[in-house]
Amino acid sequence: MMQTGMTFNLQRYSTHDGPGIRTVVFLKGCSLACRWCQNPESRRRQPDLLFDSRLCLTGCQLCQQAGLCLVSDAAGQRCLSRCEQDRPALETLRSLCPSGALSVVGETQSLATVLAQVKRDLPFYQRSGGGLTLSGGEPFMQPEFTAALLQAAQAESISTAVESCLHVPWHYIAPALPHLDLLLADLKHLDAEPFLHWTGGRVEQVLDNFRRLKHCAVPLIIRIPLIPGFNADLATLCRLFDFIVEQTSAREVHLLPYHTLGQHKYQLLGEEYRAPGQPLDDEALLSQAQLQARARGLHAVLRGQA
Ligand SMILES: C[S@@+](CC[C@H](N)C(=O)[O-])C[C@H]1O[C@@H](n2cnc3c(N)ncnc32)[C@H](O)[C@@H]1O
Ligand code: SF4
Ligand code: SF4
Repeated sequence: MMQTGMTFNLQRYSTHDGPGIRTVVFLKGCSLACRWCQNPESRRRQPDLLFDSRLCLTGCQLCQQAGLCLVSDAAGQRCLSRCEQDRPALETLRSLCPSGALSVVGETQSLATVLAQVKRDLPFYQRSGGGLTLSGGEPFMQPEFTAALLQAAQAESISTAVESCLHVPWHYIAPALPHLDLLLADLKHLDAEPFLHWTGGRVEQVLDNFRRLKHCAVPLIIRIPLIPGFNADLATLCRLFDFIVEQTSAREVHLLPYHTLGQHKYQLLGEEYRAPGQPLDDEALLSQAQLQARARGLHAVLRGQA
């Protein structure tokens, strides 16, 4: 049977998602809804509709004729109706809008199609020590496709990596592990209440997966997004470092200061942004956190620098 997956982006020449030069394939669907997520269009497993009112040619009416309802928000700006019944099947809108104001994000692709795109940069991977990275969304939420794509890439001598929040059942992760050269996994918090409030998920599932991974051979790098009001304080970060040292196999940690680069996409989706309005701007905290991680024997990387 032909394997298919739901992707929403493919990014070539990335240098931030594992070693060397990489192609990042973004898979749609996530089991968390982090308030700060830079890719809110990745969360739903189905395609999403984005609307940019600044690009809309108001007189054209093509989308209304196809059955889409545009309404006015409190500021008088045109926006998508939140009512799903006011939307036609998204496939009818995919290439309808002449100005690019409407875009449909997410498409079903065969494994062969994705692999062919990844293979275009084989010479770069070989020279730089790079390869394929699966991100999202949450790659392990499409477990069969993820495992099969990693296996197919390795069969082409392409090194593989996955970026994951680990908020999935263990049996979604395990089949991919034999085909994985590097796992980049987020550790966001240790406590159930703030984790639930900020992400909508169950922290124990994540922590349990970290403990299980300790007995697996796959190399692990842990990433911590530093989010003001959630985990960006030294006491919380030190507890995370202690957990990493005591309960995981990772000895490298990447600190990711909160940014707001994805904020505008919430508006395009017609959703409210519920994370802080300003990026993290606390150099003292970042350098203290790096020192504390190092004091525990961790290789701590901040903005690509150890
Ligand atoms: C979009 S996620 C996709 C992979 C997976 N779902 C995860 O959370 O690890 C990729 C990385 O971006 C980070 N990230 C997402 N939003 C961010 C933000 N606003 N500021 C800093 N890092 C962010 C995540 O913590 C994660 O390490
Ligand atoms: S089809 Fe595009 S440009 Fe035309 S009204 Fe709809 S959103 Fe605006
Ligand atoms: S787990 Fe990753 S993709 Fe999912 S909502 Fe959080 S940051 Fe976004």
